[in-house]
Amino acid sequence: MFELVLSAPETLVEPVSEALMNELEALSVSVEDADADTDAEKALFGEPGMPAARPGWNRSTLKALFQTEEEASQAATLLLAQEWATELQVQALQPVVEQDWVRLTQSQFSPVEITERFWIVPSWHEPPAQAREVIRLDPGLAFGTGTHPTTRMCLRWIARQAPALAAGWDRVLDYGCGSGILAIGAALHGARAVDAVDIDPAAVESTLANAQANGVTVQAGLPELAQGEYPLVLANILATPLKLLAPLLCGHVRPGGHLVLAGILERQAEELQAAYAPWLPLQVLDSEDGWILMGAARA
Ligand SMILES: C[S@@+](CC[C@H](N)C(=O)[O-])C[C@H]1O[C@@H](n2cnc3c(N)ncnc32)[C@H](O)[C@@H]1O
Repeated sequence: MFELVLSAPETLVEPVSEALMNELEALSVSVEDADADTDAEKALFGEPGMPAARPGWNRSTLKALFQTEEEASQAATLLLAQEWATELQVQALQPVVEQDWVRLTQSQFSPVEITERFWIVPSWHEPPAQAREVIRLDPGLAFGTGTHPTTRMCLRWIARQAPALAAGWDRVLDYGCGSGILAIGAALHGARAVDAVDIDPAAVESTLANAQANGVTVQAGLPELAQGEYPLVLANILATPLKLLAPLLCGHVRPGGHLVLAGILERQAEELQAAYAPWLPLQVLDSEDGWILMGAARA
């Protein structure tokens, strides 16, 4: 394969990426900060699952992969001939060094420590010696590998509630289950019946497969699966959907039960408290890397 490396100002990132993918038969296009690893490097991100606020940096490096050198070179010639692309520069046209992609991907996912004894471990790793509760999970299409602070905070909270889960919090609802990691975590810590729901059918499938691989029983389905009241309702989504879901999620919390919410940035605490105030008094329970865990118990 051949790689065409281009340098583009912010205004050209979107049209050039689209031309590469849609008309010039690039196999993939990646965009990086041309100032990466210098003092001028700038973070550029939106909330998980949401588009970034801007399509590119002041100056971006675009790397497009092509099957052959001829395709890569033709793409460069055609792009440079466009009158709207005068500020585009070709930096390189080079063969791509063969890599062991499986090994490279695997090396990026190591076991994740939730507590000293509770770990998330990819299938190609041995669990650490001190691990007592282990979720075996490989990166897949659905969100939730344990590497995101919001997931880790939920799992830490679940681990702390293990005695209550085993003693009587017999039903748990994981709303927005993704890979099913929270549902599996609750089941491993003693919850007897766990319902996991998501609007994404791929997440439902992934949850069922991951639960089976971990030897726990989880009922997974679309949101209609959630019925009645639960002693524990977990939802790691994002602030905006969490605000819309407030009456529904609170309606699933049994008297004396707990609601735990994640996917919320520190600066969003007050808007979440206001949105849930008619039903439950949310408090901040934990925080990590700018994200907070919020929760409340129903009287
Ligand atoms: C941030 S992921 C969390 C996954 C996992 N529970 C975790 O803690 O890592 C959020 C999940 O919520 C799902 N979701 C988003 N909006 C939803 C909604 N209105 N109802 C149910 N699920 C929703 C998404 O499809 C996604 O799988």
